[in-house]
Amino acid sequence: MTVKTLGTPATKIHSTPVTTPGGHRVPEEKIVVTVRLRPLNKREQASKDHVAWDCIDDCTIVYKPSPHERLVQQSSFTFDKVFGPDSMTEAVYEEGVKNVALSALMGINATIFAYGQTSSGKTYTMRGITEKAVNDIYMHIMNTPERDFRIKISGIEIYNENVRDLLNSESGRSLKLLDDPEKGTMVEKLMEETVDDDKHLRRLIGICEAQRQVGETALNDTSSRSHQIIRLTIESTLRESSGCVRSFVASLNFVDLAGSERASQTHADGARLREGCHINLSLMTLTTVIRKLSVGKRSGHIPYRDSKLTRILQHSLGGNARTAIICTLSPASGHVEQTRNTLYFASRAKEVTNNAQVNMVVSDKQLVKHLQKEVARLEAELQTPGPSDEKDLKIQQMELEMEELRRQRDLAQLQADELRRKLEEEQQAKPSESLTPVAKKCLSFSGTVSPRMEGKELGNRERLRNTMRQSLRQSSAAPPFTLMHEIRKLEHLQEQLGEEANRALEILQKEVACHRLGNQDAAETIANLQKEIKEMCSVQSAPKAVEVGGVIAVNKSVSANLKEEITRLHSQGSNIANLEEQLENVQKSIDKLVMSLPSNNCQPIGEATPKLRKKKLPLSSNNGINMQNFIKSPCSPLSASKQVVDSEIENTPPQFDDSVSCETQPMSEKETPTKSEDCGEVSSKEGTPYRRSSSVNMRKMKQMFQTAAEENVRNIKTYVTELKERVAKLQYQKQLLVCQVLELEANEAAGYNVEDDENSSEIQHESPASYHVTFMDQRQLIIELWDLCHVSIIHRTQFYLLFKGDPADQIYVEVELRRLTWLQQHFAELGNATLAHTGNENKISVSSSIKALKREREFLAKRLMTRLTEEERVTLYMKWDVPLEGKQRRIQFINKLWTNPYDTNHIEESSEIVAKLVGFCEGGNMSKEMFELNFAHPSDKRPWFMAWNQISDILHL
Ligand SMILES: Nc1ncnc2c1ncn2[C@@H]1O[C@H](COP(=O)(O)OP(=O)(O)OP(=O)(O)O)[C@@H](O)[C@H]1O
Repeated sequence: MTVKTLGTPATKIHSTPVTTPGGHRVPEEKIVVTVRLRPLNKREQASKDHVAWDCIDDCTIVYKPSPHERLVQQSSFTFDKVFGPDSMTEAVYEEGVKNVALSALMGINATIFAYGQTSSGKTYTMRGITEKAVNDIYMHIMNTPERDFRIKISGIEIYNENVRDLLNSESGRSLKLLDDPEKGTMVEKLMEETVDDDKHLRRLIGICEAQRQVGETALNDTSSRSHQIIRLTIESTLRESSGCVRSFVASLNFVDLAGSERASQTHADGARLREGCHINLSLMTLTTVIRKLSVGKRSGHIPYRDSKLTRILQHSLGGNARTAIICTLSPASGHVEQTRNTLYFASRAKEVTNNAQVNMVVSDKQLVKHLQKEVARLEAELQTPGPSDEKDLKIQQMELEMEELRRQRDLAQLQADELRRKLEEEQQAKPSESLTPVAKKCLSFSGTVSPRMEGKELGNRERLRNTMRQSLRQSSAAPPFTLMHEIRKLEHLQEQLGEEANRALEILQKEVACHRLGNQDAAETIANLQKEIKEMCSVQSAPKAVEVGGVIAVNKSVSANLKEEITRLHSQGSNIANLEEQLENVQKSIDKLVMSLPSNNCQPIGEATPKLRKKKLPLSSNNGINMQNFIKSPCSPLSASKQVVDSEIENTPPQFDDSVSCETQPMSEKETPTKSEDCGEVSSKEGTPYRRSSSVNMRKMKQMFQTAAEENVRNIKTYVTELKERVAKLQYQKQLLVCQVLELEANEAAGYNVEDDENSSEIQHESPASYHVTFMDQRQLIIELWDLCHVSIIHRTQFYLLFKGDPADQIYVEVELRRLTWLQQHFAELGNATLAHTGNENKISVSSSIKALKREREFLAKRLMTRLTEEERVTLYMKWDVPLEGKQRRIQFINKLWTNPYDTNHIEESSEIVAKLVGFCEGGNMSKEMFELNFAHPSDKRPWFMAWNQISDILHL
């Protein structure tokens, strides 16, 4: 028996490509998902439940609606395999999971999950499968005499988020999870027993199962209340080693999960209720992880770390393992909702891709040998006289050619300068004379051409040179004014030549650099390998197993990601600032407009926008928002209003001539106005489609101005609302990113492996039906976390009433969940200690949150008097079991609100009451935007909001 810290198998990574024993790389593959529908049990038969599901073929299960039921949700589901009520566990094993399970014998990690609601048959199925896998493993061992096998077993139980050792239950203590940058998550001090034979293995598995916590619930008398993981570690070595790596190691996990139903459905209370909450957290995280993985690379950060279950099984979920999930179902019509949820989970799971690898075991000695060989090979490659000399020779030649080209270019430059100088001198002395012999000589072009430059580039140069010679011949006979022209031409040619030479130089330089780099690379590789060998040699312990293969994410890339995120957040921040500025600008324009309207019009508009009137900032129209869109067309009353604004600015009140009318009734084509600004002064010219009314109706005109002005104010208000929505959306995106950055930082600080997060801000969009399930789960978790974190009940009410599962609100729900998860983790870590940050005076603690919540309840208790009638109060007291005679009945009543996160009716009624007391009404004074602004307003002093602002401060956002 050995006691050892156990995580994934041995994990020292070596970069040797990982292949199967047959020499093939293990390809990426999807999780194998099968479904097993059990028969109706006695309890279901007794309650006259009927079978609501039908396995129509080997891969499809369909819902059978009752005669008058209208189908609104998905009713048909397809999987790798579907097993009906008559199927034996044997078939489930053979056709569903055998291949995956036996991969462990070849060095590939494997995990088999059973997922489903309580009493659906998880344990029943998993027991049979484990038994059959053990048979096959020992059968394989018997049939493979050329290999030595060593099997070890360990068992853990995750119960209420505590990890227990099922083989060492006496200690009774909860085991810690450790994070190893190379090995991943490990269970500290977990007992691992080496197995003698199959009987011994079966006995140990029996011990694990007996130790598992079982409890009684309303649905299943022996319901397993915990998650159980039985892990076999299988190592095998070829007996006759030929010096190469011949050993493999892999783990095989049998995971029997706790029931996936919601705690409330089992009428849970007391201890069972607490269990439900934790089971929910683990399963909720498992669901989230599967959901995120199912959308592939766009999924962003995967929250493995949010629960013990997903931490321990991280490799089996999208990582280095082959995975099979058996989803067990009850056929009963009474469990349709749960069955459907299980099927949704299964549908997502089948989209998850794993990247299993063969884990080869090499001893230090073997590894050193292997690396030494590699070094020798590289050194030999460098020192081989033939190719190496050739390279040097090539480099030398190229350098010579480069030198020659430089010389020619400089010479040409000199000649041109000389020529220009002589020409200028001669022109000054004898302007009419032709080119002197000196000049002729200067213009003659000479230079040796490197033998290597006989290709295309030299051909070009030769052509250039000929052109120059020709030019020279022509120029010697030409009159002076053409000479200058010729010289310019020559200069141009020289320039061209220079460019050509430079280009050729560049090419050569690159080539030389490449060759040099090649040598450097080889040297570096050798140096690295030598370093590695040194490290290996310095390990003095007895030869130990080293796993080759697996995936490690580099934490440096996380830092880089973080920096990028933070930069992005900053730019996001500036976008928000821009929009806010625009908002204020528009505000100012509204103010101006309102002021510009005739006094009888101003009042209502001014009253309609009291909030907007408070802020005054300059007008702008950047960022794609064009205020012109809100200004009416030429001759419109708004043009007139605009004119009024202008004239008002200049202190010149607008004059309306009672005798002038500018009608807006439909005009004929001829009557289309062409003059844009001044309706009052339009003149009716021949050919110009203006008309002047002989009797102008001032009242009509005023009416027209008023209508158009009001319309424009309406437009602007819509525009302001849109802008505010955009600001709110950006704020939420920013918050979401902040959460992600926090997670990344936390991970980085702990030295965790974090997967590539390039699309972290992306929110996944699911089908509405599928999202609804996700939403319900997420909201339930949010409600539980509100309770744990003592979040304001007004905030809870707002959120609860505003977000009802619309897929468009996904981002708000995600943000809330992430933030709460973060807060809960920090509260848990700090206990009652203060969350403070250097230089920040705001302090958040569990106790301050509790105090704030208490104050809020006192405030609401006072409101009971003013917002509810005596009759309403009495009805509520009676309904909520508050003694009518008691002195403190108001606070007693308020203290009962929002106290049971697991009772949907309680939550519903609590939120209705709080909304009434605070004065919220849906579609009225409560909007998502308002929620968002309250949520993150820097001046909000409530601990919950302060915590959020403080998180932003910490990140300097
Ligand atoms: N395919 C099946 N055929 C016959 N009986 C079954 C089948 N599946 C389950 N059962 C029976 O149903 C009952 C509940 O099964 P089981 O304990 O495996 O459920 P479970 O999903 O593990 O529940 P829990 O989550 O509460 O532990 C058991 O009595 C079991 O024998």
